[in-house]
Amino acid sequence: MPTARRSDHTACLALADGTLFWGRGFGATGQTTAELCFNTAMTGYQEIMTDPSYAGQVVTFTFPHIGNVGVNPEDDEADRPVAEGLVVKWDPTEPSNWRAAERLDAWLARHGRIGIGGVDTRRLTRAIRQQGAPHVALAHDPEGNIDIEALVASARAFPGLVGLDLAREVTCRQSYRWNETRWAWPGGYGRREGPGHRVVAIDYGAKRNILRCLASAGCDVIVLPATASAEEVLAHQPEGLFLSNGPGDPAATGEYAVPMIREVMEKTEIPIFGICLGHQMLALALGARTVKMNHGHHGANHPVKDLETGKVEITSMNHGFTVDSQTLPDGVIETHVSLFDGSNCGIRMTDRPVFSVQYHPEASPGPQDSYYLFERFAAAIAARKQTTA
Ligand SMILES: NC(=O)CC[C@H](N)C(=O)O
Repeated sequence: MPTARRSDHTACLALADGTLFWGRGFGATGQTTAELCFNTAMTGYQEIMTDPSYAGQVVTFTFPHIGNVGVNPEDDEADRPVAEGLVVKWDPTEPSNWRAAERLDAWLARHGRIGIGGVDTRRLTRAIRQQGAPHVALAHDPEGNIDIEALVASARAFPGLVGLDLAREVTCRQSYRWNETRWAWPGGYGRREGPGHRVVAIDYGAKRNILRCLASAGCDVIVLPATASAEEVLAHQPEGLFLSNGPGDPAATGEYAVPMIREVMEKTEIPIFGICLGHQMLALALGARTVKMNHGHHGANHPVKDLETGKVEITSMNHGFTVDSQTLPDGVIETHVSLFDGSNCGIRMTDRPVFSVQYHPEASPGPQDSYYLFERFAAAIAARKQTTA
């Protein structure tokens, strides 16, 4: 059932099934195709838009007031918005926040990202829940000249995220040392003094706050591009290996990541920690499978149960694929599950300090309940250093 077009409508979101959502365009003009997801976080639109895991996706915000605090240079998770576009209920207003350096719409325009406002995001979110994350095309033309048939055809032509390796596109081009001294959160978890644990972090589209959290927990972090080989990883003589979050299909990314992880595990017994895409690739390397979810998890208040302590953490989430816990091999146990749908949220090896989680302990945006995982990784490195000293 298409929504009617009004005279002030300058943008249109077309779903591949032909459903149209008209609204007012803001940000860049032009057209983009993507998979559509919804995010339920009530804060942190800038962190969400700049999270490289959103490559290939347009984000619908269920929270209506998006843009009201503007954007600033400190809250970027990457050097630009990476999500393809955004869909919001209310048009962005003049920012009202002392940290704002720019309006959301101006920032989006500068980075070629399209926004559409005035959309019934509740109805859209229901459609996403019912039919699964749809393929969409989003167009913005200030004159309102939008060829609807062509737009729907573009949405239909979008190949989808299954089988798509996007980490290769968003990763860093060269290795570098993380030397920012900022805290992971205002007022908390400061960077430690003294020589840190030597950690190699593979950048599949890493959020900056993950690297800050690793540094805050006492790690000296060298970041390597996604396609780094085991040889390149081991050349840094790492005391720990970190596998980052990232966009796209883990099975496609696994083509180069899985052989690297397996070889590192054959040659050393250093602690390994993975987050989100890194979690999925660790699971693949250990012999499990990943599957596409209906509409994924994207928000900042997802309850997760730690099966070993019985504790519940409220977590930040952003994933459209999941590890099939039925396929975990012997020697690998499920450590965390989602209390929304029982899907896998964490694994660990029983005989090695190798573990990973599906959610985002670095928050940004979201609650900080799960920061302990960074401390756990650092403690595992310290313990191994003592026994091998
Ligand atoms: N945040 C992430 O690392 C996302 C992982 C993967 N691209 C997914 O959608 O499941």
